[in-house]
Amino acid sequence: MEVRDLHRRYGDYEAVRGVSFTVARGELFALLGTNGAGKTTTLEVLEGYGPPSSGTVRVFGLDPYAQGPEVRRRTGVMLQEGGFFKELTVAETVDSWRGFLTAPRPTAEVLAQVGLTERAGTRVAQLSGGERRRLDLALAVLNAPDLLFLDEPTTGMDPEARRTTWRIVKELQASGTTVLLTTHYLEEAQQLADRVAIMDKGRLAAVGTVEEVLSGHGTRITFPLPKGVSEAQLPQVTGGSASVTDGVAVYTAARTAPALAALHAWAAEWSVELDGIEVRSASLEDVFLELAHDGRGTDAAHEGAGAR
Ligand SMILES: Nc1ncnc2c1ncn2[C@@H]1O[C@H](COP(=O)(O)OP(=O)(O)OP(=O)(O)O)[C@@H](O)[C@H]1O
Repeated sequence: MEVRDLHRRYGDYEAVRGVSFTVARGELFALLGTNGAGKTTTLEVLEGYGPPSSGTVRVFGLDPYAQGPEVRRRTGVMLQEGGFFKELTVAETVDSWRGFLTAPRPTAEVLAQVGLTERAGTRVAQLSGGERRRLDLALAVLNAPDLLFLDEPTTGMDPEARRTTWRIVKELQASGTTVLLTTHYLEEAQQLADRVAIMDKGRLAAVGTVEEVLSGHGTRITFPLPKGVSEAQLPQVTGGSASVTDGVAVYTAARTAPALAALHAWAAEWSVELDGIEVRSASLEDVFLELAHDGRGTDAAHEGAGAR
């Protein structure tokens, strides 16, 4: 899958503003972003539902808009909102969907894959939200797609249902399916994705493996602000910055050891304890919040370059 300088306008509003990335066969690629960042719009162009306003998009080397039927035969799509007939059972829903496909897989096989075998005779109206999302997934994989689009597949799921879905997605990928996923859950991207892209206001702010995206974002050192110490009295550390959130001092430091040494020297001088101090690498969430908050989306973000 190849996206080059994709722009997509709705009237005067440009929802996607020059996005480029590639997804290799068998890869799981996650598109992250704030609400309205342009993830669904990008997916829709890749799925062939609309043409780019400018730029090019190729899926299996084909133009998904001009060559829609050919692309769709090999593609599965799980939309944000699946529309079901609530009075049909799970198995009837899958059976009726099979009628639209040229080479559908057996209903029982697909229901087993998404963990809905026990619910085959249950009416859709009686399913939980998480089970309905898994029925969406069953329909998306019914044609044994080479490429699967998952638009926020676990939204509304409890943690256990989310983990079940992650396992299913991992199994699909292990069987050779390429997956393009959008998600608001950074943990989901961290768990599943080979590479991630962070989208902000129609642009890519960062693209790469999770490690690449995190690189250069330093270490986080946190400790509860000691009693009697104000934010203004916290020390500066070389190559780092400090802030206080909810009574917790948060340092972002390029180099960990000198930052810790400076903090310990300061604590000794002020005769305070750094009780509860924690040191950890930047998480995808830290990077996401940084990028989203300072609106850093740029035209210059290139693949593999990580953030910044
Ligand atoms: N059919 C449309 N007509 C006009 N504007 C649209 C249309 N679809 C989307 N938009 C606008 O384009 C922008 C990008 O929307 P899009 O749905 O692609 O974002 P998203 O990243 O998927 O957001 P979310 O995470 O909330 O689903 C939004 O500002 C949205 O209001």
